[in-house]
Amino acid sequence: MTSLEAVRSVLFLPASNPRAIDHARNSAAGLVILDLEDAVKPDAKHSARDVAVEAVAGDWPMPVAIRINSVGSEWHSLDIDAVAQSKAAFAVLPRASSAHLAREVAGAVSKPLLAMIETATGVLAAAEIAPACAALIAGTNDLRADLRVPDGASRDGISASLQMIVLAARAAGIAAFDGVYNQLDDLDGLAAECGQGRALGFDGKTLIHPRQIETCNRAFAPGEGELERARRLVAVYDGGAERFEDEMIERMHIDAAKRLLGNA
Ligand SMILES: CC(C)(COP(=O)(O)OP(=O)(O)OC[C@H]1O[C@@H](n2cnc3c(N)ncnc32)[C@H](O)[C@@H]1OP(=O)(O)O)[C@@H](O)C(=O)NCCC(=O)NCCSC(=O)C[C@H](O)C(=O)O
Ligand SMILES: [Mg+2]
Repeated sequence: MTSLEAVRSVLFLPASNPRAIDHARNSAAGLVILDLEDAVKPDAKHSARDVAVEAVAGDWPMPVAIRINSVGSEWHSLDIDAVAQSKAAFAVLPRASSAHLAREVAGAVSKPLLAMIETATGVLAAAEIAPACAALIAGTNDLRADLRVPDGASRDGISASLQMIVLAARAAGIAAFDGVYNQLDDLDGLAAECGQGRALGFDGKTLIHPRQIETCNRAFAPGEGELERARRLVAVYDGGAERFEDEMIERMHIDAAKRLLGNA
């Protein structure tokens, strides 16, 4: 399976936009998601599906996924068939609501699944959904709507859900990606939200514009100071509890330092 270990930026784009597909291919995104769901107008759903299947057959420097339309929509089963035949590395399931559904879709597309947790039901089922998946993605726009957290409000109202998503992903040993940041021109705000996502434990963030990639990659990468400290830690550790400079360290700190250095 394609590894998601070191993916920090996940770029969404409408599969109906061929110019965006070219931009994504030439970008520094760690993973690209060609969307057939909310970014595509109903009258473009069939053509977007064809474009997505053709696009994933080409050469890409990063893994590419296709997001299908949700269960119950009129496009869902045609999307499943198309993705199953395609060269996409992953399928993305929006509005994942149960482990049964995630297993069924993963089996039908014969690909590793990235499940979007974006409803109250999905959050409460995340721990059961995660073992059927390669990663969980927070769908924060839908989640806000479902929880009735106003768009302009802080993330306080969805922070418990974000933590549940990280918890479920960690318990299953899979990756977790934070939701999108809608303010296209506010890179400082994006950097702050990436920092918050990283502090919550997310591996990276989903994005909606190529302009957001560099900020995201930088924010989720360990800083030089962090790497230096990790190298020193690994070099001096001798087992048990020890003093390291002005703090106590134990085995789990070394494991975290090694993981940081491995992903850097
Ligand atoms: C949000 C946008 C509709 C803004 O579009 P626009 O104003 O046209 O952008 P620009 O003029 O700045 O575009 C400049 C060029 O960049 C290309 N571009 C734009 N966005 C992307 C992209 N995401 N990937 C690749 N390339 C992109 C444009 O094509 C322009 O190129 P050119 O034509 O050569 O000049 C638009 O940015 C957009 O569509 N973004 C992605 C929207 C999307 O995929 N949404 C679905 C995922 S978000 C979501 O739903 C998450 C979850 O489900 C939830 O509930 O939270
Ligand atoms: Mg959504």
